[in-house]
Amino acid sequence: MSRSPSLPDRPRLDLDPEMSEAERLAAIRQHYERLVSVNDELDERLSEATDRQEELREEVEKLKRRNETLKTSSLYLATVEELTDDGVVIKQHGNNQEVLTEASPHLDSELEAGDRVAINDSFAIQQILDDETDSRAQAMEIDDSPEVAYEDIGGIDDQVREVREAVEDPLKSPEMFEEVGVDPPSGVLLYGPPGTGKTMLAKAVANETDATFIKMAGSELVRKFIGEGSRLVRDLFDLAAEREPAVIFIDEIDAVASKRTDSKTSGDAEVQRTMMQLLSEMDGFEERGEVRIMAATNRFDMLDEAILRPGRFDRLIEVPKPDVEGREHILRIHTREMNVADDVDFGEIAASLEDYSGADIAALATEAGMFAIRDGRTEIRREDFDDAYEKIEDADEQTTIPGPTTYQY
Ligand SMILES: Nc1ncnc2c1ncn2[C@@H]1O[C@H](COP(=O)(O)OP(=O)(O)OP(=O)(O)O)[C@@H](O)[C@H]1O
Repeated sequence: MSRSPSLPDRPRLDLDPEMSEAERLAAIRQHYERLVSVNDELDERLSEATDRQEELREEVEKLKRRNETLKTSSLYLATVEELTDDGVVIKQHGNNQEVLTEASPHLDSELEAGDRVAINDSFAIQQILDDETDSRAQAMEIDDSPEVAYEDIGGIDDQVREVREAVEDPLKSPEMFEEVGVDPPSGVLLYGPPGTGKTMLAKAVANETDATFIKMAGSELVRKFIGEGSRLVRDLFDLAAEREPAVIFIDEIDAVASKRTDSKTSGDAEVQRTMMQLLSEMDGFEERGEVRIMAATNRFDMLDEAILRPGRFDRLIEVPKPDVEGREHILRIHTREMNVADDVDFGEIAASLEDYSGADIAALATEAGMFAIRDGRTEIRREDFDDAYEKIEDADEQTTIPGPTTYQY
């Protein structure tokens, strides 16, 4: 705020007793003229201040009115798609219509593509919603461009091919399916032990198709309050429709889609409601555009068959632990960026890793690197892999950190 200029000095009247009558009169007259001029100056300042006060009052009134309109009129939700020279392209939630619009001047510099915003009746952007406002973001992991590529996944080539056929092809060339006259699978269920690359597969296919990856853990859907779980399911599908093309990935789907138990506790009823909502979203799924749905479970045996019916999760892909060749491939992937001595025989190491999952092999590679660092070396040797193996096996016995997992499913 600028400071106002200092006030004029107060004029002083100096009368010398030596002065003649005429001189005194002249001095008094001069003093009077100075007083008048200071007075004029002060008057002018006062009138300027009054004008400014009036201006500020008008501004306050304007802001108050705007605030009232913001508070009373309903605003609609939209997502910023693109900032162009001609304005801001937004996509409305609900009807998915794209609109070219503008933002209030005070928001202009802050807007970014991907922001959730509130718009008024004439589509003008009124507010940027922060993540707190977006409660959905808290339960979901949203990744506009996941970094996993197919080359990062080892030992499950058949599964990669099947996922590409079932998810990537319908997203990339829907017209092929139309022309041939077959419906692409509605949902793809990946099942198998933990740490075998199910999440990686879903991320890689989203990456390949430039789709937004939206992950929700089934356990997140099991909520305390009635209706919360089914609301989240609705939100999940709405969000995917807003962000299409999108890949929805529900991990641990068994948490909401287990076989019905006989117990009639209210918690079970709530889980049932959440599952029913999931089924109804999947049944009305066709009109949702470029959205594919994938899910994963380690407990295939627990699943309620209702979710496996045609039109729901109708493509089942088993993702097992890797065989010896797969293990070698995964080991090579995870040591790609590491400085490994030339004489390390990955085939031999892989042969000793019976029952290791991809995640176990990733942990082994990192651990081997740590042993080299602890030894003050920058090159990883065979002995580091042996030490890492021993450490993981020991830990597995004591179950302090998860080692290779033997899993029944
Ligand atoms: N087939 C694989 N190829 C390469 N790395 C793998 C593979 N499987 C697992 N990994 C490694 O293990 C990590 C965890 O894998 P991922 O999350 O995909 O497993 P998941 O099958 O989804 O496990 P969960 O059932 O526990 O969710 C990956 O980030 C990767 O480092």
